[in-house]
Amino acid sequence: MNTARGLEGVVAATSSISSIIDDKLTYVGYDIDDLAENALFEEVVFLLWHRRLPKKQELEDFKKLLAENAPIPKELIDHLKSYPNQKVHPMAALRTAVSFLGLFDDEADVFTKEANYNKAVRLQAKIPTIVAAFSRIRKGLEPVEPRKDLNFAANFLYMLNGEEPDQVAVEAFNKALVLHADHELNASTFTARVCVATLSDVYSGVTSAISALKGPLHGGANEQVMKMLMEIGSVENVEPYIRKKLANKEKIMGFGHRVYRNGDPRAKHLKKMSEKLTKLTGEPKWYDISTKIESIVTAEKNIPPNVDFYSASVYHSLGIEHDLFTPIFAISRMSGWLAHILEQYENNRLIRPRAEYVGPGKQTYVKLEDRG
Ligand SMILES: CC(=O)SCCNC(=O)CCNC(=O)[C@H](O)C(C)(C)COP(=O)(O)OP(=O)(O)OC[C@H]1O[C@@H](n2cnc3c(N)ncnc32)[C@H](O)[C@@H]1OP(=O)(O)O
Ligand SMILES: O=C([O-])CC(=O)C(=O)O
Repeated sequence: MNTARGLEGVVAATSSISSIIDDKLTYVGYDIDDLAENALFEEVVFLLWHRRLPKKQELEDFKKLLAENAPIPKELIDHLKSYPNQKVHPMAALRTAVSFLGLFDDEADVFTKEANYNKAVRLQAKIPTIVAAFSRIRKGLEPVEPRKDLNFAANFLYMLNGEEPDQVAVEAFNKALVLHADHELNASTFTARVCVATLSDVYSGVTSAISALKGPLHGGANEQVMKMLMEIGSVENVEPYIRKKLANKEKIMGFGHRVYRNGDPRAKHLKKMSEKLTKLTGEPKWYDISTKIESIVTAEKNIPPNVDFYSASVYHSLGIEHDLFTPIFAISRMSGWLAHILEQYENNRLIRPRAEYVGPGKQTYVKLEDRG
């Protein structure tokens, strides 16, 4: 049997959503660099779900559809209030809340194309409301109702802080959402596809995906990057801290990638944003510490930063709590998960690989009373 550890290099599906070829990332054929510079997140969600860019009126209608679907049921708010909030990680809260939300969807187990699309709209629209509500509830504050006149990025920041964000913050957050929206068969997307390929429902698919994103080798890395930056604390401390980690063969969070070997094309955008935002907030040290880490890790190991590395100092500069970094990734990646779930349903076959057995050979069963 051929085994590829961690399924490295294995092509496990065909997809027309996003591609990584020669270290270039495209969504439906559009270069990520063009989308990052120009597109609204809602436009990218439409692109991923419809495989074409929306026309002007279509985008307006789609933005309206998402905004109208943003409120969450009162039962879910009460449910979030019932968590022992100070102890619960927001990704665990999100995983539970999204699953809980499915209980209130009359179409949860309706499998028509239309019902599945409607669920996708509801999930994409409501995920920022859930993350923001949880963040406020755990601080003893009431959730802020979503507004219909704000775009997706602005609405999330508004619901989080209770005040309208400035244009710089909205543009930066929108760009971060665009950059994280989809990434071919990454671990969480693959998880979603495996789940729904059993013909399980959309809510089950995204709940599984959130669970996979949570781990620090995947989406959970962005929170760990910020933890590392805080531990380092100053540019002078970078050298001893990183060299010690490398000497101990520890991984540096936010570096390395299974597919990109010569660099993640998303990282340069986040690096630029990090430089700008850390200066604007009067805390350039987070950018300076980050670039110093990058210079050591690339010189010593030739491993470049991934999407999670500079996103940490970007989100920190936007005043976002560090344990919300991965839920924010989930808000964006929800669009990709849903695109892949809908694509999987379109041309479904159960996903069931094989394992090469490496355990003991034939054994003789010994009755319990004779085992000593
Ligand atoms: C959105 C995302 O999911 S992006 C990835 C986010 N995850 C992280 O940032 C966590 C840190 N990075 C990693 O753990 C890895 O690079 C992964 C999980 C992303 C990719 O892993 P793999 O493709 O399995 O690479 P693997 O772990 O085999 O690494 C290959 C070699 O590079 C080294 N390496 C890889 N990443 C790192 C790192 N971040 N720091 C130090 N060394 C590293 C490994 O130790 C290994 O070295 P060796 O051959 O001497 O044993
Ligand atoms: O593709 C991967 O393995 C991880 C990643 O960068 C992402 O999910 O954005």
